[in-house]
Amino acid sequence: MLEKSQNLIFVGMPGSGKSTVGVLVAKRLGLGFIDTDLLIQQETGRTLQHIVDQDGYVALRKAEEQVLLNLNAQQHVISTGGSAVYSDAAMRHLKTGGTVVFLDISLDTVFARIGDFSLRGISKKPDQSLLELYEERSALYSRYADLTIRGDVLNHEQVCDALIDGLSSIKNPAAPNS
Ligand SMILES: Nc1ncnc2c1ncn2[C@@H]1O[C@H](COP(=O)(O)OP(=O)(O)O)[C@@H](O)[C@H]1O
Ligand SMILES: O=C(O)C1=C[C@@H](OP(=O)(O)O)[C@@H](O)[C@H](O)C1
Ligand SMILES: [Mg+2]
Repeated sequence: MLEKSQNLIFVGMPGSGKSTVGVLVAKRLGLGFIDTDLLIQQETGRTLQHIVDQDGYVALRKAEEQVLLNLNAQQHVISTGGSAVYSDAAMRHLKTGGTVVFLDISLDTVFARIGDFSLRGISKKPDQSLLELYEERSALYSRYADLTIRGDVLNHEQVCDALIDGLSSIKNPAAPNS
C-alpha cells in the first residue's frame, strides 16, 4: 500500500500529459486526483487564459504559487500546471509530502500537442522564445524531479506502466508494494 502521507506530483511542459496521464495513474493506484489548474480557476473565478491576457504571466504564477502552498492533500495524484516549478517555496512544500515525477517530452512534441500557444495561457515573458522557455524549464523540472519518465515515445497507458515501474526503483516512493 501507499505511505499514508504520500502524493504523486506531476511536473512538465504543457502537453506532456500531466492531466491525462495523471488521472489514469490515480485510477491505477487507487489515489485521489487534483489538477491544480482547475483549483486556480475555481479560486480566482477566472480562466487561466483570462488571467494571463488581462493581468500577465506574473499574476498567473502568483495565483498558482498560492494554490500550491495551500494544498494539503494526502494520497493524491497532483497534476500541476507547466509553470509550477517557478516557485521554489511551492515545490518544496509539495516535495515534503510526495514524489515528484517529471514527464519529459521533446520541444517538437510540445508544438505538436499544444498548437497555438497564444490560445493556451502559457506563463512566459512576452519576449521569451519557446526554445528559451523550454530550456529554462527543463532545468527546473529536472531539479525537482525524483523520477523522470519520457512522455512522448509511449502512449498514455505505457507511460502509466513506465511510471509505476519507475516508482518501485526509487527510494521511499509513493508507490504500492504490489
Ligand atoms: N503519451 C501520450 N501519447 C499521446 N498523446 C498524449 C500523451 N500524453 C498526453 N497526450 C495528449 O497531449 C495533450 C495534452 O495532454 P495533457 O494531459 O493535457 O497535458 P498537460 O496537462 O501536461 O498540459 C492531450 O491531447 C493528451 O491526450
Ligand atoms: O506551462 C504553462 O505556462 C501553463 C500550463 C498550463 O497547464 P498545463 O501544463 O497542464 O497545460 C496552465 O497552468 C497555464 O495555462 C500555464
Ligand atoms: Mg494539465
